[in-house]
Amino acid sequence: METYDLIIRDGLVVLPTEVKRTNIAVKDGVIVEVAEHLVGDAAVEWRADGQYVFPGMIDVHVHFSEPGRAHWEGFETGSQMMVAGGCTTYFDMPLNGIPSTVHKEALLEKANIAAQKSSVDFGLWGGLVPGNIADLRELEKSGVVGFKAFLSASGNEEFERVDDLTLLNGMKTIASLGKVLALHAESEAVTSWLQAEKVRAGLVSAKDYAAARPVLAEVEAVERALTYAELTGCPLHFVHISSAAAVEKIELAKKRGLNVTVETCPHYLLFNDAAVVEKGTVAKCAPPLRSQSEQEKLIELFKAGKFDMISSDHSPCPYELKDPAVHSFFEAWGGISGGQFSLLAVIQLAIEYDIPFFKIAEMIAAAPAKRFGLSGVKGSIKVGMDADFAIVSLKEPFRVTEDRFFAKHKQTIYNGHTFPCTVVATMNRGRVVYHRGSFNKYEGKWMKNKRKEDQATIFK
Ligand SMILES: NC(=O)NC(NC(N)=O)C(=O)[O-]
Ligand SMILES: [Zn+2]
Ligand SMILES: [Zn+2]
Repeated sequence: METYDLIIRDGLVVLPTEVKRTNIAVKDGVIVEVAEHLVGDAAVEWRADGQYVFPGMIDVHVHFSEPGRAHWEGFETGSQMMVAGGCTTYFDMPLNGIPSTVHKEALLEKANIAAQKSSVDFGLWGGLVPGNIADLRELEKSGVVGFKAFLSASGNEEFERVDDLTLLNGMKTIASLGKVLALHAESEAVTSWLQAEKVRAGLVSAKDYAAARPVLAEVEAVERALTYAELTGCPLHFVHISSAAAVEKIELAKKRGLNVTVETCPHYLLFNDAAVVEKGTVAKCAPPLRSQSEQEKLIELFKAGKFDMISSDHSPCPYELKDPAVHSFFEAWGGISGGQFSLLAVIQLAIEYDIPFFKIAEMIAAAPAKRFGLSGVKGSIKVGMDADFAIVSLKEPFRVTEDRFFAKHKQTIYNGHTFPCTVVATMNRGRVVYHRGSFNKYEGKWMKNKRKEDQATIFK
């Protein structure tokens, strides 16, 4: 009789094109059988009756700020928070830590720290900033998942936004390396011009902040980036897109053959500008939370499958940096802290809008794996893939409270929110890293992006 390391029995397994009650067997961290009749023993027999087994989330967008600002989050608390939310691989952004991840030494230093502290597998982004084009090749060779640049000020003095020439040259180089460039797309000219006008007039409320970062600022930046991508052949990925008009531009570009993908974040789908009025700076982000009607349009696009993937953009900070007694809304740190809740949020939306779970699984796991060079290794529940699972119960709602949020700082827009589901357990390469509020120490592995052919193909 066959002996396995782990068998998950009788779960409702979210497979690539259907949900099916079946069993999964794991050996040496890899899925070796998915079968309705599975005979054999295992060191761990896990009963998942009535629970859903999702592929572990691959969250391509978090900021853990280590080294340099580990007091903002760090890999230890950051990764624990992610596994508590069913994430089995996250990609850390190249900014908010010191140094920024813009050369090989910074990348290797970060990788070394993460390998010691991360509870779960991870990938690392490299940055594109003015002056580092000569470093991109070494970053690529060392295994970055892709490159990231800001078209508007990042809010972080160690990570400069790209000027147009850097962007063109950077895109040309990144295209030649067969990699993807991720962009924070808001127009610097438009946002800084509008912000200066507001500040000069003493108008610094949450509403003024939103007015200084309008949908048009996003659309202008997206259009310019698409034009440059057409000129250079560079594959693009737009992070945290917050408007229907920007998605429309991206859709048109896809139709004319450009290699481009788009993500949005759960906060743009679950909340709108009313949350900023109600909750204050904890709900401040860039681009800002939009009007209710824009939110409704984004949900329609989400339902229609127009977002290739969903990421958290977990961007935490110590509370002092958002303290309204100290900082105006413009000055407060921008970023939503909520990496733990992305999978729960999309499952909530799937339930509310009747979206099949396998489509959700594609957005949170299969598509990010395919886009960033991990296909064939991670991203779906199939024989031969890493045994990365999020076990979810729809019978237990989850109310967010400070003691159930595992980020370093407990302030979050999600505080008090109740999800209709709970992450019961998370498994990374067959090991239980999280189970009902407790963690098992486990060394996450650096997932290097080696599969150039993934990025070279047009995505959809
Ligand atoms: N420096 C940041 O972490 N910025 C982040 N901040 C947000 N989204 O408000 C981001 O992704 O742009
Ligand atoms: Zn951003
Ligand atoms: Zn971000």
